[in-house]
Amino acid sequence: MKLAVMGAGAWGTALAMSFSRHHEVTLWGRDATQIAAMRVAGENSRYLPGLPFPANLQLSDSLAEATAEAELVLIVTPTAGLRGSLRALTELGRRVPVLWACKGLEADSQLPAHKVAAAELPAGVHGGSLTGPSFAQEVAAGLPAALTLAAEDEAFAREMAAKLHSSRLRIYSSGDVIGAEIGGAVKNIMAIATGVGDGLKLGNNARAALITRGLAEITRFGVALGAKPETFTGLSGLGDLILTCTGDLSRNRKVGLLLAEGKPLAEIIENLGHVAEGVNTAKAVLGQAQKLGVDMPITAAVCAMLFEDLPAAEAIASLMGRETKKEAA
Ligand SMILES: NC(=O)C1=CN([C@@H]2O[C@H](COP(=O)(O)OP(=O)(O)OC[C@H]3O[C@@H](n4cnc5c(N)ncnc54)[C@H](O)[C@@H]3O)[C@@H](O)[C@H]2O)C=CC1
Ligand SMILES: O=C(CO)COP(=O)(O)O
Repeated sequence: MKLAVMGAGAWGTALAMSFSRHHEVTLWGRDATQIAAMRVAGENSRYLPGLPFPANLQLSDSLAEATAEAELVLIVTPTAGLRGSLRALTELGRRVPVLWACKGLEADSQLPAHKVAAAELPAGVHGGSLTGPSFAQEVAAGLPAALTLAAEDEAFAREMAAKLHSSRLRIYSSGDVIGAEIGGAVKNIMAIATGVGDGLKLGNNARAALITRGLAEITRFGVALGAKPETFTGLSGLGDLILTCTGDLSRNRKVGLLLAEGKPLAEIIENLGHVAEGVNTAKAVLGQAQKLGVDMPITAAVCAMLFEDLPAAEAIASLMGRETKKEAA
């Protein structure tokens, strides 16, 4: 299959490298200087240093050229770039299926990705979400991973998963796109919280408690939006939650670790060099949860640290000081 990947950050580059083992892939980036540097270096030195490109991976800074013959387009920008990327494809007259791999809620609209896509994709063009536990560095290095490809049209999800599946990048299909997207978006908030707990040296017990109560919080929110509860125990839910909360490659976890050191958010973001989707998504999720009447104490504590300068230790104390209740989702 001919694939175009939009977004030459860590994850777009890793997916392009992995899929180029079995497909003809062109990786498009908006920054012509960066694309030229990647051509010379034979790797993405800024986002994935030391991981050489497969010989057949094509690079382009022209979206028209990259997508001209594509049978499938993968949008791998941050969530903030999803709507603009879909519009750019429509302006070029592309009517091929689109998958997106961003994990967040759109900041202004508070919408999950498939709702943004539903508003922007021309009628009849299929779309779906590619999500699940997958650090870019490991996928680019050819290590095994398993992902979920979710779409409202489950037959489309099955067809695309079968085409993209390989032994190193195993792809499972799902018809629960809202569940898959909420798992992928909200785990980033929980990774910030877990980073804070670990930064404050609260111990392994506290980490397990945060992950478990985080899963309950994600599930409550997702089910209120129409997701199936069982989706949250799958790759896009528990799988990605465990990875991001415990893996030191996570940028969201890193934000939490630095908040625990008392670093200001603006400084953390400036020095991170990558997107940390949990920051924008925390605000959007809390806004949605309040509208839906869903209790999200961990998300609220993360928002208070991020946007109201609540010191990390006080945010954790506010979580620990809550009344006891029946343990249920
Ligand atoms: N890095 C990872 O391990 C994984 C990341 N993701 C998700 O993939 C998305 C992208 O993440 P990364 O590639 O890691 O971020 P990154 O920070 O490494 O790179 C982002 C890239 O997107 C480009 N970009 C930003 N806005 C754009 C726009 N409007 N149009 C075109 N390009 C744009 C930037 O120039 C940069 O090249 C995020 O939503 C993230 O949550 C999902 C799974 C794994
Ligand atoms: O989504 C990811 C792994 O599945 C990457 O997490 P971070 O964005 O926190 O690095």
